[in-house]
Amino acid sequence: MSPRDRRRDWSRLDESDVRVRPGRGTRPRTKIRPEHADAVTAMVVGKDRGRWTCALDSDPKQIVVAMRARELGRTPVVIGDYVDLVGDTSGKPDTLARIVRVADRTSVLRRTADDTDPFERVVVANASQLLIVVALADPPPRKGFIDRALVAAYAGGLEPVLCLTKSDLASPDSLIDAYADLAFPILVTRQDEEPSAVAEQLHSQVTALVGHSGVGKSTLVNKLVPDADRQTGVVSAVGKGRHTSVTAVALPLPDGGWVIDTPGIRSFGLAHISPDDIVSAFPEFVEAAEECPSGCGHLGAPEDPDCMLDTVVADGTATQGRLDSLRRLLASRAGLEDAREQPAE
Ligand SMILES: Nc1nc2c(ncn2[C@@H]2O[C@H](COP(=O)(O)OP(=O)(O)OP(=O)(O)O)[C@@H](O)[C@H]2O)c(=O)[nH]1
Ligand SMILES: [Zn+2]
Repeated sequence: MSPRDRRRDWSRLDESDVRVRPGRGTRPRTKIRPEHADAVTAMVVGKDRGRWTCALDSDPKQIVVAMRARELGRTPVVIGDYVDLVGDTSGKPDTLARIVRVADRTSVLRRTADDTDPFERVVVANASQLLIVVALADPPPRKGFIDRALVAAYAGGLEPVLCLTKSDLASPDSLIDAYADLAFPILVTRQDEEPSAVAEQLHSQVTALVGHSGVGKSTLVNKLVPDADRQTGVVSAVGKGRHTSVTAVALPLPDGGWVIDTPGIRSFGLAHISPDDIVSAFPEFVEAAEECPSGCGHLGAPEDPDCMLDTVVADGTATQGRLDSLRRLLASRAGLEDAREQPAE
């Protein structure tokens, strides 16, 4: 765990049904009951209409299908959650285990509420990385999408990785320059080459993957997980049938780790994120931010003329480019009200 993670209080991220409007309450955490001392731990890798597909000990070869135990109440169970299972955990056909507990989450990726759903939802729990897949052309890259994905990653506790696809069609140079100051990995791929740098980056990690339709996600995933289609089939077959394309699914990487595709995420749940949530992902600015006037948005003049973040650049601890990048992300969050009126990203 990085020092940044230790400093932050992830427990508050545990609640999935946060209302978009203020006035939220916290639900008590589910406690394990003594009679479940024999429970086994598993990772949720699929979810389909009341059935959760779970991998015992995160082992893709030990798949068990489970339902929620009544005692879970309304605690949400999402892809990537670590759960305790009781009952029949043999994984044999037509058996069903029960989920009795959901472990605290180390990270969360949320999608924005849509018309049919008044809540922001956690769609992926415990992913260590967010792979933001963007085509260099066809469709053209949009920085707005990248920036909002970055905010969602930093605020949710995931390390961002940018994957620029279709490099046979356009140069990655200007995008690489635009994000250089943020210092996260940027990987460049093209269909006619093996994505070995991506495979290396994802090895042994749990990585959530986001990107617009048509950017080449399936092309990439099929190379990383050679039997991805079959795996998706397995996950749906052990559910109640038809695979629903709106839910996330975790696919096991051949040499360890998981990649979680998120077709349901059209835009990110940023409504609950504060400026300080974003700043906390930039360690060199955290101390100065504490000196800011209360309610500072850290955008600098004219919005926040007394913001202290500029002092970090003035004393040479950070570069102007780094502050500019941080402020661009803060601005993309601040523009949220307008962004939400736009058609889904
Ligand atoms: N030129 C070029 N085309 C690519 C590359 N990667 C994928 N494509 C093409 O782009 C189109 C979309 O690729 P997909 O992998 O289906 O994209 P996707 O992001 O999974 O899209 P959805 O399935 O709609 O979510 C296909 O016609 C691919 O053949 C690439 O590196 N270069
Ligand atoms: Zn400030």
